[in-house]
Amino acid sequence: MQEAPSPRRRRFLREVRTSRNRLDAVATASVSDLFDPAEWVPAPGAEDYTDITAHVTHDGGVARIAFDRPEVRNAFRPHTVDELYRALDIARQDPKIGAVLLTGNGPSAKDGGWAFCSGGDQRIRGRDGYKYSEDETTVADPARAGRLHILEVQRLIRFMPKVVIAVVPGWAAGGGHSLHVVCDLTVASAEHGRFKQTDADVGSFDAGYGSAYMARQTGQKIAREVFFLAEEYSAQRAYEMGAVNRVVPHAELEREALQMARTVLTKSPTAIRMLKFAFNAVDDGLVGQQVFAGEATRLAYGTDEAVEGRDSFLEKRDPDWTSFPWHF
Ligand SMILES: CC(C)(COP(=O)(O)OP(=O)(O)OC[C@H]1O[C@@H](n2cnc3c(N)ncnc32)[C@H](O)[C@@H]1OP(=O)(O)O)[C@@H](O)C(=O)NCCC(=O)NCCSC(=O)CCC(=O)c1ccccc1C(=O)O
Repeated sequence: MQEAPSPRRRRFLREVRTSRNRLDAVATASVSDLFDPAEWVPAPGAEDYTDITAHVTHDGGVARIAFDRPEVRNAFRPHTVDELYRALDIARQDPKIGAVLLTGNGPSAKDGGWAFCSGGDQRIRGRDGYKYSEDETTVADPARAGRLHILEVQRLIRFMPKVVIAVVPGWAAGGGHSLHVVCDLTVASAEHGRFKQTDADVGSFDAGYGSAYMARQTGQKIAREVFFLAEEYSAQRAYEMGAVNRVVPHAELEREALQMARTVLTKSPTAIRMLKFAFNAVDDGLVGQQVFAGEATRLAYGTDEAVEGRDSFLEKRDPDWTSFPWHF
């Protein structure tokens, strides 16, 4: 069963429906108390999303993608993950975008609580993964029946050649905690940012980036404590652990995150891309090497030396490497 839209969502849809210009309404509708409508316009396809919101800055350089299920602490269901993947992939392929803010809208109309994301929606978890609702035709396509494809989103964040910043206005729990771990940077609300790795409480375990990569960030003892005890940590404590880059006043959170993203945009895109993949490579084995090497090859193709190699083949002659030194 498809769940009823939240009061905020109903208000948002009403604004969109009654507006003469649908895209303008999507742009100016306030999707979260921390959202500054003056900074953002809708991302391509944004009007179709139900579980997330997606925006880009006016200059097109930064994307803001947000979970939009505040009444369940921004838990994700398969449909949420589909939308999240699509929005991130659009950002990945947009040549103007250099940084992505990943956050959670809020607060909850029910109790005023804030969340980044509380992981998989436990109400629709089955024995083989998370279930689409009946009207999403799982019967017609049994391969889509039970999903754990948040891991595909993790890989997309990990391998997209852009800086992804987790903006944590409240709870980062379970699979939401793992998402913040896999993001390149994390900035958290001093008042409401809360971290709790609940996987083991609910019989789940992120045995990939969520745990092993967290241990890289914080050290083994702390990561094991976070997973084995599933206790609650403040933003300040997470900062002290080395899991968070900045703790800022709640009201400043998105402004600070956007400023960080804009600072990234002042850098060389190639340098940022190579750095991200270099940071990844040490933990990503042959896949990490492959991704880094692919970018190195792309750079090499731009040299006169590589052009000589290609041209010699096309001109059916031996290559002439004499003008290219053996650098040391
Ligand atoms: C996040 C909490 C600690 C917040 O606590 P609190 O502020 O007291 O709020 P609550 O009253 O508990 O919650 C308010 C409201 O939201 C509902 N809700 C919260 N979280 C969820 C959720 N995950 N699913 C469904 N509903 C949720 C809650 O029931 C309340 O509803 P009412 O109707 O008002 O009662 C706390 O809420 C909490 O602990 N939440 C659960 C966190 C959790 O255990 N998440 C799942 C972890 S497992 C997971 O995410 C797997 C994901 C995955 O796909 C995966 C699989 C394999 C490998 C890796 C992963 C991965 O982790 O990525």
